[in-house]
Amino acid sequence: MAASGKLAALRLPPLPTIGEIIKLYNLRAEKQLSQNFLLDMRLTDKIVRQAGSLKDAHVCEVGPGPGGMTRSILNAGAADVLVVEKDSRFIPSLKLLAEAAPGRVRIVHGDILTYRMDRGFKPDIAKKWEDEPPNLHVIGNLPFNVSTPLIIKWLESISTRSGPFAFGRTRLTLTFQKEVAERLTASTGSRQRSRLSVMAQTYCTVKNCFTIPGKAFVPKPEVDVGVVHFTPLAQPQIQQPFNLVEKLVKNAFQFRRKHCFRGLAMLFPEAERPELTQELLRRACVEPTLRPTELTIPHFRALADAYGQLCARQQGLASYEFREEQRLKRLHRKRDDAGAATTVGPPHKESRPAPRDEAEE
Ligand SMILES: C[S@@+](CC[C@H](N)C(=O)[O-])C[C@H]1O[C@@H](n2cnc3c(N)ncnc32)[C@H](O)[C@@H]1O
Repeated sequence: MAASGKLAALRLPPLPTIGEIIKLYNLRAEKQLSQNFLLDMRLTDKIVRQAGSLKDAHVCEVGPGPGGMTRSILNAGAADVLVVEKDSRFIPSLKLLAEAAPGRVRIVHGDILTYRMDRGFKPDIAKKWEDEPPNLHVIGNLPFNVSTPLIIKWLESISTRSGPFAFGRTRLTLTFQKEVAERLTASTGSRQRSRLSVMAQTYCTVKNCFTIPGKAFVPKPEVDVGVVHFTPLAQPQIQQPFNLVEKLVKNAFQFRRKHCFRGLAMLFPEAERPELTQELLRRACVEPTLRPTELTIPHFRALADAYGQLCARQQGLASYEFREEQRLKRLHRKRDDAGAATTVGPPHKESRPAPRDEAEE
């Protein structure tokens, strides 16, 4: 059979529309689960096209809901679609879809945040990490409160080649709130440059594919939505362990409008802060007066390497958390105040709350 004929043979038979399915199974969107459905097949087809060719592909679709995007994935020629859905109300409508595409849909009723995707597919689909990505794709239109922690978790999984990445450099096509999609792909110097930009671009090639206006969803969310495609890099931009990179980048963006040395200084205990911050910046050849948003990935690589060297030299530095130091100080001050209240003497100064950071995200 010619390739286009084979794809046509894989197209789904006529089915009730997703709107009809929602009515038929009484699938009202649950606000607590931030459910916003896509009913327009042209849009779900467009999202699915961003993943690349799905011919004979294995796909894990996260949060299929009533199955609109699942239909697009099947029509694009995927051979094996594993859907992971948390809300049991959608299982009957997904079963209907599985019957319409015999042997091509597997349904998991579960939470993608804990699901072991490494067990979801046969090991023989794996490719060597340095080779081309495997014919396995992760696609999903998830609630925003799930997609952001999930991408952080998956960036860590890329660094350990586990979960979806036990099969090689598995590509991801996911939706995010438009502003988060912009942060994920923001370049050095841009207003949206953030912790998320540096983390994502350290481990992946990231592409902000297109924006879907909120009004395309039912019910309409408050925000617009960005479709983002990730391909894990064969060689991460920074070679240090994920936890070290995450801690360094988080600290660097602690005070995003100040010079970068301010946030980086918080990597070190108060007693040695000025000397160690200076040494870090000197070793990494980074100008202390650059803003965090002006730091490039090579800057972060040099900083991570220098910080790794300092941690290897000085015991306890890797586990130092300035917030913990502040918490203990506040605790001691409170104890001192309580002690003073039972003794006669001048009143102690009110213990001050820790300075609030400029929130990044
Ligand atoms: C925004 S709706 C999108 C539904 C469908 N993909 C669409 O585009 O119309 C998100 C879906 O993800 C599901 N979901 C939410 N949290 C989840 C989780 N932790 N694991 C798996 N599915 C989840 C919801 O139940 C819902 O079906």
